[in-house]
Amino acid sequence: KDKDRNLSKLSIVYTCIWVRNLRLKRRLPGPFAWPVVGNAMQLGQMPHITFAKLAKKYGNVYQIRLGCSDIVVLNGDKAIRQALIQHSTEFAGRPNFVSFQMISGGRSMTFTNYSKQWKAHRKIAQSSLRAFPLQTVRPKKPLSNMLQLRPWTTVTDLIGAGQDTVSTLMQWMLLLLVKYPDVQAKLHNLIDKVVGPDRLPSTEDRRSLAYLDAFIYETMRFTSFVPVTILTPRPQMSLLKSPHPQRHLEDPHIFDPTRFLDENGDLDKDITNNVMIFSTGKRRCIGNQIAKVEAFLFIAILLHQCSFENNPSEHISLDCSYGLTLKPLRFCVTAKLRGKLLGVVSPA
Ligand code: HEM
Repeated sequence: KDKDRNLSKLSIVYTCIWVRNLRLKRRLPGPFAWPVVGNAMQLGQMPHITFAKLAKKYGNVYQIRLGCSDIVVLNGDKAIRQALIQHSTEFAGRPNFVSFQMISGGRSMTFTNYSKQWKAHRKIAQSSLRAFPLQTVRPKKPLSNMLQLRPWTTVTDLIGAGQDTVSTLMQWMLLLLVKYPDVQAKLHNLIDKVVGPDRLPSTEDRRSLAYLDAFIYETMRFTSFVPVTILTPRPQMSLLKSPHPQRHLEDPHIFDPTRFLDENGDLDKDITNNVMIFSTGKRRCIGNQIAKVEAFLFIAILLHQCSFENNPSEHISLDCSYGLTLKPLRFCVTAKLRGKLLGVVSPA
């Protein structure tokens, strides 16, 4: 009973994830919360930056209040993994927001709380994705088949969760290609060598194009464009420890895809596993494999066909607009055809 009296309905942000009904014996440290609004006014335009600053003052686990919800904020790899993996069930919930209940008539898998129904729904969604072997993924995904096979809300979940995220990743990759022309030149040389001029890149080339996958991982790490919503924090940039001797790779603010390669030029799985942009624990992204294949194919084909340049009169800014994902500010690129234009063959 005493325990129950101490129950506060807590939502949790791990600089990203929200969990309800956490049973805390005592109040965690945190900033003073004003009546009615709580700490909402302090969060500013970039809450993830504010969360990181507050962590310096209150530690990696602290408490804030938004409206009438108490929220626990977890920062950093250790606290996040400890919660999401070691206490995976407790940290698999979603807050009881009215807005969440309105999505897909309250039947959305992504926004429903941990329950038998969510488990069943997630299984269906996973099997929907597994029904399309990754090798068959082409830019034109066969979603029409999925529509016939699976309940509607599952499709809405998959499209909703997969569309904005992958398109944001594409925007950042294009921006970084023009910001770092040496990286783009290296990718062009590699693709020309591995693929040649007469066909488009395919998933079978992936093994020989490890530097391209490293570029994708580096874009995800460097931008950490899913900062607070229901997942991983931007400060993860500092979490990657490179085993490479070069000093500059230890600086998280330097963009260098080679930090993800081992001494043989292959992807180093120990390092790629540290990129937590797809979250971890029971609510981790179920589209992570398909997202990486999509990103690989899109960017490989674009680079095979075109070179990208920025407008010389425009400064290439890494600033971003804040939403469910962090997006680059509006920018222009010029795409020039590099050789003959090849068509994409859609799957049978
Ligand atoms: C680069 C692209 C992507 C990123 C960065 C990303 C990231 C995330 C994150 C951070 C979460 C939240 C996990 C949590 O709450 O703990 C999530 C959930 C989810 N993602 Fe993704 N995602 C991406 C692409 C995709 C794609 C392509 C699909 C589907 C085809 C997808 C389907 C889902 C679904 C269904 C969930 C909800 C899982 C649940 O609540 O159990 N995602 N994703």
